[in-house]
Amino acid sequence: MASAELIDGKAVAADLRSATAARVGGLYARHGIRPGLAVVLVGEDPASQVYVRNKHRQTEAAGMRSLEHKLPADTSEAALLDLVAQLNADPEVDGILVQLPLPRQIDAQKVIEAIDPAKDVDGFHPVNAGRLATGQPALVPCTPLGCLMLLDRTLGQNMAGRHAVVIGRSNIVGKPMGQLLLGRDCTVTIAHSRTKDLPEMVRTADIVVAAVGRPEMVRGFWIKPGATVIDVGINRLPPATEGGKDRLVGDVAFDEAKAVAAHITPVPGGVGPMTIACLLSNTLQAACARRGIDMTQL
Ligand SMILES: Nc1nc(=O)c2c([nH]1)NC[C@@H]1CN(c3ccc(C(=O)N[C@@H](CCC(=O)O)C(=O)O)cc3)C=[N+]21
Repeated sequence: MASAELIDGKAVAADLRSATAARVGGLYARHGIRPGLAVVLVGEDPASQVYVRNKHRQTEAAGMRSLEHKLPADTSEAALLDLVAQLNADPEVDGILVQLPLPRQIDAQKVIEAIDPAKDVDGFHPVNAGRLATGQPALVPCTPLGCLMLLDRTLGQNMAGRHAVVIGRSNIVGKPMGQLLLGRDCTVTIAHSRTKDLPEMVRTADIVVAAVGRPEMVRGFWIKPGATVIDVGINRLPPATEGGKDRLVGDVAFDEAKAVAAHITPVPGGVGPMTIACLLSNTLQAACARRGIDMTQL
């Protein structure tokens, strides 16, 4: 049976991290500036803790400062907004990331809108979303930015005029992904839970980006032969055998889709590592933009 080429997100992420580290070195050598990333974690979700630890390690490995703020699960919205205001005002802080999801008592949208758009390295602030949508320079959400970099590497100039189907319409992935694909001159469809005949819709796609959060929902027979499949899902499933380890699966039935597609991202080792690498690159971008430094000249 035919078998898709794997898109090695882990390797592309390592390349991006070393390019970022080199520029961080240049920024320090020429301007004496070391970018700082503040990560705010509210509560003790174990999965979030692992993820925050990885970010911390990779931020320092790239030569940037990582400032962690761990707050108890019962933190009030007012207290979190106070911390955000403090980080906005702190000249040592170039990037602010408030880990989502937040506990119920906190309105996440309010917190996102309180972050200075110039320090919004998640790209979730409406100012950055609007800039992306209108084609102006913006801080772009890390996960869709990482997906775009993988597509650029895989398809090069062959994206114009292609039909891209994004499954999922979140502000974090689906909507910004649609904007980025439009920027590559794709014909873009954003599908979601109310889309009729989703399998048939996906069958028309040259590029599929799956970001629904349902394990292995996209089946092999949904995929057009020769398509490029980007799997954003990270779903933790119980062990296949008793006493085994948790399994990580995407939103795509990988083995089925691999037999039909031309290119596919694995989970783990696909989009996930790109998300963190893009966070570091966004932090460098924010540090440079705030000071009017051209990041490509570092
Ligand atoms: N404000 C905010 N911004 C985020 O970007 C954000 C967030 N909140 N909340 C949680 C999600 C989740 N997320 C991941 C990033 C990388 C991996 C990753 O590196 N995954 C690896 C390994 C995963 C593993 O082994 O557990 C992989 O897919 O290969 C996973 C998950 C960013 N998030």
